Amino acid sequence: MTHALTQSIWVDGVAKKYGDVSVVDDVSFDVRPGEFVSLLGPSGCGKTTTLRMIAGFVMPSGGRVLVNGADVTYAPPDKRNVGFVFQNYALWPHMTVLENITFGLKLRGRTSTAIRSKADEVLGITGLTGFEGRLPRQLSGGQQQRVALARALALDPALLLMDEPLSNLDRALRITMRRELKQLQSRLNMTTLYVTHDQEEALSMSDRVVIMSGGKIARIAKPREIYEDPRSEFVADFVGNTNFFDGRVVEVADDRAVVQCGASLKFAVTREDSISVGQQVRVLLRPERIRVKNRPEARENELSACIEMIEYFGPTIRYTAKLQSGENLYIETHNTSQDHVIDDQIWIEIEPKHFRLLHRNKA
Ligand SMILES: Nc1ncnc2c1ncn2[C@@H]1O[C@H](COP(=O)(O)OP(=O)(O)OP(=O)(O)O)[C@@H](O)[C@H]1O
Repeated sequence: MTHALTQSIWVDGVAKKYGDVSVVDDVSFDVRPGEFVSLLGPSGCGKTTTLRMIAGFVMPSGGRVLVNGADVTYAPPDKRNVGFVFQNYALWPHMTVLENITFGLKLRGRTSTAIRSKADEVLGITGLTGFEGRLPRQLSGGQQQRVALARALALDPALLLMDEPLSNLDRALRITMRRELKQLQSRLNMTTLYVTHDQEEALSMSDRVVIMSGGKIARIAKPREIYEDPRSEFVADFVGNTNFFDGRVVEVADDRAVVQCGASLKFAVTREDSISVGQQVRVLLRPERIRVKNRPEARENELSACIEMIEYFGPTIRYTAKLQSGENLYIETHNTSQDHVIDDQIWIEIEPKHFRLLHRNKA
């Protein structure tokens, strides 16, 4: 079945308006053969509407949808050869697992031998062999989600579209299913577009992530690029935690620049080409890039801070600290053996390469 699934999607300037309200605005991206792409964004940003326009459940107000080069913008859903897995599974409650999986094949008039053989194949792929006779209510959430996936795969779709397929599962099962889904997707080389508002899911499963905000695309990049170099305040804030400081560039040298972020707070940052003295910038700093130490070592970007809050997560600890200059700072550390308490005075150090700058006048 691999051959039929290695297809591509091209979404070209797609828009959706309800009355005067624009909910998706000039959205363009592609999903290449065999690629796993996530649409990630906060609630209401237009992810589901975009996915449904690709599936054919919602008609676009503008733009085009191409599947494997063919314009399917106005084609009905059953003519697009696209598999869809919904958040709530949408299984038929009165049908057994086997009936749920084979229903679409029967509608398409396949022979009973072909139906049984395809059912056996997808039951095997999704680990449901032996569950054929059960009704959906006799299955766990994870098993129901697998039936929904098996039902979509049974029709040999060109592409798989999934809308928050794991969000109804508890955290432990979500993580297991995330891995299973990803392994299956890689093994079958399925071209997949996956809607989620869960950044961990998007970062861990995707080849590329499309971040949406207010109906528009905020960024398209590989997970690591999105996290390491978010390029906008929205992306930095939505994906992971970030410390923000407003400042002005006061010095530019060969490989360094100095940003003044308050009367007594200065950071030496790795120089970017576009930077010049006097520029207003927003400085971004990921909390886990901050090194915590107990004593000063007279190093660059070394500051003293006072711990105001401690959150213990097991593998990591998050400190909320106040810098001597008055700014608050989030710090995350894997060094959970450090036994700090509230009001402890600590020293922190940040390597210049860990700062990211946004140009405030351009933002
Ligand atoms: N049929 C409709 N009529 C009017 N407005 C709609 C309709 N469907 C969706 N919307 C609006 O379009 C916007 C985008 O909705 P959409 O479901 O695409 O967002 P989403 O990013 O998938 O959100 P969530 O993560 O909450 O599902 C929302 O403001 C929603 O209220």
